Amino acid sequence: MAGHKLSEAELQEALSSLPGWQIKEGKLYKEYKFNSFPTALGWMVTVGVHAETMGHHPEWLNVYNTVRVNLVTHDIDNAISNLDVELAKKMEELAAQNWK
Ligand SMILES: C[C@H](O)[C@H](O)[C@H]1CNC2=NC(N)=NC(=O)C2=N1
Repeated sequence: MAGHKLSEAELQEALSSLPGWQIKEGKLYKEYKFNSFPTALGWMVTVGVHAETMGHHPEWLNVYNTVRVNLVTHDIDNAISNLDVELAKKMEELAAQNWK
């Protein structure tokens, strides 16, 4: 499922409900800081299981307790899609639940 490219208005609306997220180099970006490496890794595993069920996967970099996330949709020419927003919302929900 490719999702659809968001209009500028849709993107701004999505950003208003995603605290700490921004557009950086054309990607939906956030830096998460967790309490510890195991906490960061646990969140990544849970997010990863969800990403796999969505068929939509993050670009991310983990260094100790920091995870930098970049979301973009490769299937539609690296545009930001509704699927990137859906995944970002899931990341927020999971970070708020257990690991902050
Ligand atoms: C066939 C498979 O579902 C696609 O290649 C999916 C996999 N995961 C993906 N993840 C992301 N971020 N963008 C995609 O376009 C994408 N495509």
